[in-house]
Amino acid sequence: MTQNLTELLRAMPKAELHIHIEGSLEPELIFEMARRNGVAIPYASVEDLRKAYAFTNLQSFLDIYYAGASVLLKEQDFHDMAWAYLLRAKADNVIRAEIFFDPQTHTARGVSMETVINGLHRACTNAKSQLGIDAELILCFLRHLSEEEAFDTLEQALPYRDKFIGVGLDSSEVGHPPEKFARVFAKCRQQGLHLVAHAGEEGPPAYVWSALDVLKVERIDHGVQSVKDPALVQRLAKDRIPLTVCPLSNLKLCVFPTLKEHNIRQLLDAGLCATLNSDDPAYFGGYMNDNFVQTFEATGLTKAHAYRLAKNSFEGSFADDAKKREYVQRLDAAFAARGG
Ligand SMILES: Nc1ncnc2[nH]cnc12
Ligand SMILES: [Zn+2]
Repeated sequence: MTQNLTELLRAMPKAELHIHIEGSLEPELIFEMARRNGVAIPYASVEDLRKAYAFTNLQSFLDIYYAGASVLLKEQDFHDMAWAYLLRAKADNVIRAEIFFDPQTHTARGVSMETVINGLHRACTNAKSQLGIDAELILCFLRHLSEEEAFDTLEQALPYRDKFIGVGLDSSEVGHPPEKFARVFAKCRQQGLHLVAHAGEEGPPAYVWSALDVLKVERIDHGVQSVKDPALVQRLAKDRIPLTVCPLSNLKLCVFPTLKEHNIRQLLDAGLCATLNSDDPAYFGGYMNDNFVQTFEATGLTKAHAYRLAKNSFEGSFADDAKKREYVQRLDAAFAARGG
């Protein structure tokens, strides 16, 4: 790949639409928080923990990811985790971040919803004033738990309704289809929350269909299995449903055997509103620009694809129209400054 394209990928403004904030917790910060909170972790050192990051599928990752989150106890911990991510995002020229958080991972350990949301939200507010990043929160329900538990979580979160913009659905996909959460998503819709769901990461195209038609989500997280169903690809194209694709995550969780075999080019060339994202950067070996550079290197994507991916990230965001126009102007300026 030319140095010019690498530099453009790094420098261009972009939005990140698929980042689990608990997945941005680096081993160093896990150890630091374990120490300051007196939480025992079953690893001798940062290197020892990092060595455990060898995954065979989604579940093998989730087991370690939930264990890592157990060091988060205080509002300051949630703030510090999000702030560390936002500093990395700034370095990658991310100008908007829509950040997932998994409150059930914390409330199940006795941490209050108030602690979780206030800590994360303070970091987002500071990101706007100090880093120039528009950062918003999306509350995710854990799909391996029941819909009743999701309702309970929503009830606990509604007093903080003004501090998150939407809800999502994550955790173990296969065996937990979107329709399991039909009623709670309907209630979130009534609340005016934006709706997204992980679907078609490991699960079948049927899960993408039901995320769209039963949950009525506005975006699909991952969605890479959609190519197995041409009618679904047509639907995603017709309605310009954004897919928040995470190539390094897919590689590390063995969704694709190599990055070269990833289907991002197929998705883009089919006219889909696909975007690139980091998912759980501390676990998958890369933040936004690592995902861009490594994916472009492996698959031979071009400058035109780079523009399209950044533009899709703004179009697919939940920013208002005036903001979206401003983001695209900044993108155009970055391209113009590097020869159009
Ligand atoms: N890639 C992923 N899929 C499902 N749930 C997740 N939680 C964190 N990362 C996830
Ligand atoms: Zn995810």
